[in-house]
Amino acid sequence: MLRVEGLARRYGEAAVFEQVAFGVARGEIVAVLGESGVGKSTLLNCIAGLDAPDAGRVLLDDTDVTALPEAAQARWRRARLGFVFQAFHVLPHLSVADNVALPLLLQGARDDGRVAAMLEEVGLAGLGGRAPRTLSGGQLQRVAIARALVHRPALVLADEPTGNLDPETAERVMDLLASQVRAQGSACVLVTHSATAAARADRRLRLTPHGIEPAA
Ligand SMILES: Nc1ncnc2c1ncn2[C@@H]1O[C@H](COP(=O)(O)OP(=O)(O)OP(=O)(O)O)[C@@H](O)[C@H]1O
Repeated sequence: MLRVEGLARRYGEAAVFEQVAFGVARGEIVAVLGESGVGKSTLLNCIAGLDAPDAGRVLLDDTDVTALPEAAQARWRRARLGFVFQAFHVLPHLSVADNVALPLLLQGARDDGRVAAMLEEVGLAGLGGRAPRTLSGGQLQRVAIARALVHRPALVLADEPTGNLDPETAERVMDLLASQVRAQGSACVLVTHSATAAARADRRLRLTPHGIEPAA
């Protein structure tokens, strides 16, 4: 499971947040809500080790990720983490299948069968050879979800995954993300402004400058 303990991030004298502590069990989805600029993306980046917190620890299954040297942290990220972004970040020069295969290739563990199975899971069977520019926004986000989950990560971080989608597509994509995360037993932190997306989470937390608290 994921445990975040006493996390704080400052820029100069200004604290973005402090005393952020929460846990996420395997197979659980926790939504993090909060006003624009309160530090939700910064929090995800700190959990991922892409940004360095000023205080606190991030533990995943008892590994203190914050204490790992940079190279080990990068290896941990590649092996244990899946990230879904608002803007999809699907690489335009790679085919759909090669995009999904990336986390496996980065670990030297190419597995075409696994990629095909994942594409089928997200409803994109047969589209592996297509170029990303020939896909709709909803399809692109499904590619991104397949890529985030193909290596069965212990932790999935999703930053506004439905932010660029129309409401109907957003609901379908969120349902897909939730069912995949639960089926794989990953812990998932979902940052969102969308009440519909947050409703799909098991728990909702609100980030404030003073910490994090349960939200309705
Ligand atoms: N490199 C930086 N230097 C100084 N301040 C920064 C830097 N990066 C982010 N910030 C500030 O940190 C705060 C948190 O930003 P962040 O993007 O994490 O908020 P957010 O809650 O994700 O916002 P939104 O909901 O609008 O995406 C903001 O006030 C932002 O201006």
